[in-house]
Amino acid sequence: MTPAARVEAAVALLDEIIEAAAGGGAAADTLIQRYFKTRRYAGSKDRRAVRDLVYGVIRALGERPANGRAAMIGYARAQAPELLALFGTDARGPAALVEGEPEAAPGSAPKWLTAKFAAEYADAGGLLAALAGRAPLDLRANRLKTTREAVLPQIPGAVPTPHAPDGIRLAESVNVEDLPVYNDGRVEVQDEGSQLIAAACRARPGMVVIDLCAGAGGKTLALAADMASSGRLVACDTDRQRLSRLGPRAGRAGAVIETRLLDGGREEQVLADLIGTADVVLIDAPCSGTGTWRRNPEARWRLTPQRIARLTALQAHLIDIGVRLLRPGGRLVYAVCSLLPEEGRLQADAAAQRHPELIPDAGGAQILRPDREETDGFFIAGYEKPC
Ligand SMILES: C[S@@+](CC[C@H](N)C(=O)[O-])C[C@H]1O[C@@H](n2cnc3c(N)ncnc32)[C@H](O)[C@@H]1O
Repeated sequence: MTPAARVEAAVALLDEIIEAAAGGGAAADTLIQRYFKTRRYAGSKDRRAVRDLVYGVIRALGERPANGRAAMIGYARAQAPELLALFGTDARGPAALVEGEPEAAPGSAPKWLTAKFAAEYADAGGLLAALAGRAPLDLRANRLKTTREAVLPQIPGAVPTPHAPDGIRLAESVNVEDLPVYNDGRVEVQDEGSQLIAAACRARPGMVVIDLCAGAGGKTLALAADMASSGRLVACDTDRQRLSRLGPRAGRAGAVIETRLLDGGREEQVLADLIGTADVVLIDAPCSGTGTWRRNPEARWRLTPQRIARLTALQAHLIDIGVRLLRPGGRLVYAVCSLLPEEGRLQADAAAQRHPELIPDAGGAQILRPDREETDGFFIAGYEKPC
């Protein structure tokens, strides 16, 4: 593909991504994969160049643009003026620029969201800039099979992550799927922040541990390692497909995990026998994902105030279930990969009002930030239920 044809391909993809963001369609990654499946003429270098360009444009623009062309022109004007010279030069490239045509404005997030961040964080600018950046790829050494010290020398250029004891940060050039230590389950892909959430649960061998929103089990596997395969670990979710991915992952990791498929709104029907029994309940709640914009930058264009309201109601409902699952003396951890106060600080305040018996961790809730801890953005609150 010529450089101009790559720009035109990126414009076409941005059109699809913008439409999907407005209408609840597929994620950018899925759309990019589908696009190239039907365009076999694009080689691996073309695919990589177009993909990098598409993500560069998405990261640079805060508001959802009107269309792909306006997005590309706005991005090029702000960050890559050499691209403007390619307009109107090639039949397969973008048409020539027309004076006064629409262009998207650069920014880190939609205005209504930047206002929320500015009201909550004194240094919101740096935080939002970090959220618009790129995330490193982190691994967790699976203590059921190995140690970080043992696997580190087997991964070229990898270094320990600064905070989590089993965390490993990959060099950018390394493809994790090529690593034998990945393929035999000695390491799992997991952001350091997610590892810290699992660590905050303080799961230990012999305990009854419930992961109430386990998804495909990323944190469940970290909990299994802390439990050294002793005790009872129950992974729950309402999403059958996600939960079904946990079995094969657990097998590869050497972990023993029970799964329970929940019915949204009637979760306790399937959990009745576990009420009052758990030493640890993790609620890794569904959330807006504002802390993961580095990985899914187009998520900034999808979020609405209505979606946040629906999520905060669900989070409160799940906290209430989690409290009922605890035995006296048990520990509850509530976490979201969001930095919005309504899903973090204010949600925790409301939980304390509804459950005054809960004792919050002495240090208070933790907030992890990409510009400080170099993790995704997370809110993590831990509580003990008195005996
Ligand atoms: C943040 S994700 C969990 C990610 C997972 N813990 C991990 O480490 O990969 C939130 C999960 O909550 C699930 N969920 C949504 N509603 C739920 C409900 N009512 N009860 C339990 N899980 C629910 C979603 O299907 C989703 O998998």
